Amino acid sequence: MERITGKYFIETPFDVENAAQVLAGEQSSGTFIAVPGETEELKARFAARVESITHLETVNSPAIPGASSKHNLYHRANIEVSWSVENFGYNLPVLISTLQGNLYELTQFTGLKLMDIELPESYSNHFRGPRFGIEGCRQLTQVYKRPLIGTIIKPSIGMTPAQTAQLVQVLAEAGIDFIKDDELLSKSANSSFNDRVDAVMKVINNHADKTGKKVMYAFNISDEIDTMLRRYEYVINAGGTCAMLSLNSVGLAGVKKICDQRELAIHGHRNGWGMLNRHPLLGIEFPAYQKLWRLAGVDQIHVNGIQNKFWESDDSVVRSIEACLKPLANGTTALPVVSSGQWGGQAFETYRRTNTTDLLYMAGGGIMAHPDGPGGGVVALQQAWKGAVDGLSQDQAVQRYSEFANSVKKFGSKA
Ligand SMILES: O=C(O)[C@H](O)COP(=O)(O)O
Ligand SMILES: [Mg+2]
Repeated sequence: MERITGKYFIETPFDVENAAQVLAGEQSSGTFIAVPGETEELKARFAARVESITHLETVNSPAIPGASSKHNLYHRANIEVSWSVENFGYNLPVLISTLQGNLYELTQFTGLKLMDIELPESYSNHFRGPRFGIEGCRQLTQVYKRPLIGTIIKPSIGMTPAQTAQLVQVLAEAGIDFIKDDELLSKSANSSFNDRVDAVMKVINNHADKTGKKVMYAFNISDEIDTMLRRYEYVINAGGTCAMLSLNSVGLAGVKKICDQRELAIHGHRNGWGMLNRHPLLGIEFPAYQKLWRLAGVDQIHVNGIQNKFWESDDSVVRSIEACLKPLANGTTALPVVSSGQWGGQAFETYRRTNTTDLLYMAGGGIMAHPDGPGGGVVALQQAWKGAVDGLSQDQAVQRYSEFANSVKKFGSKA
């Protein structure tokens, strides 16, 4: 029978083998005490198995609260635990409750992080994954051999549909590929969802009629299921190609329901990520996280950005990009969304570190606050990426491109 393996980085004041066995027991057929029904036969079929333990360093203080050690010794290890697919079938919420559930509560652990998940082939074949992924998003936008250049409407909240549409007009004329609502806006007091879709799509459709280029706009449909489905239909009827979901807020079942409609590309925003990942010994790492959302069908997923405005290291961002580009067993990939304090200057390092153009590269402030206006900001991003892919250094790109030179003057010192 196929098994799913969770790879964890743990810390415990107890014997590592015992702590790992407690985790496996609690998350399958066991509890704090032996119960009569837990027969050998039942265990053979449903008990989780500790597959491997790699001992790491011992430290003198716990990473997070838990049982305390008499001698101030906390042992770290990488462990692998597996479960039979028979335990949960193809049910993502129960899979998550198993791999990411009450094990985080166990007193045995003073640190526990889910680093990656190994899925059996049938699992990633059962879930169709993203309907569009990288290739599909390229087809919808007709952008090839370079990153999709995108922006977030800023101010994030407070603009009317007419003001938003006006900005979309400027951005479209400058040649932008992708625009999205910020995660802070779905429907506000002065921007009803339908009015915003009408105003924005009028501009986008007119621009497409004139130029043949259809800008992809990710309308933030995040809400309760029925409302999301209604909004999804509204975007389709208006000629839109994309909808955005705040993954952690909407939840896995909600996100999958929307992705299962398979008509719009789904832009997955991971806001709240810091809560899940920021502590080095608590939560989940992106290689595991993104697999779950890709099974649900998300086409584009945020990965932060090189030299971002948040706390995350460049190494971690590079790992996240690589994780999205690696096909699942069903062959699907997801488009990594590079966003957070980007303005174009990071294109050089992003390309050097990842050697890929399969990215949606987005700048909100980096486009809106450009000295030549948002249109100049779009051009500067295009120039930055052209320069990076052509092998120019940032200084050489400054010499060649005036809009990008203005970006460096404005944003360069903040990088
Ligand atoms: O939703 C996002 O991705 C952020 O709002 C990015 O905004 P910024 O480019 O201004 O940092
Ligand atoms: Mg935002």
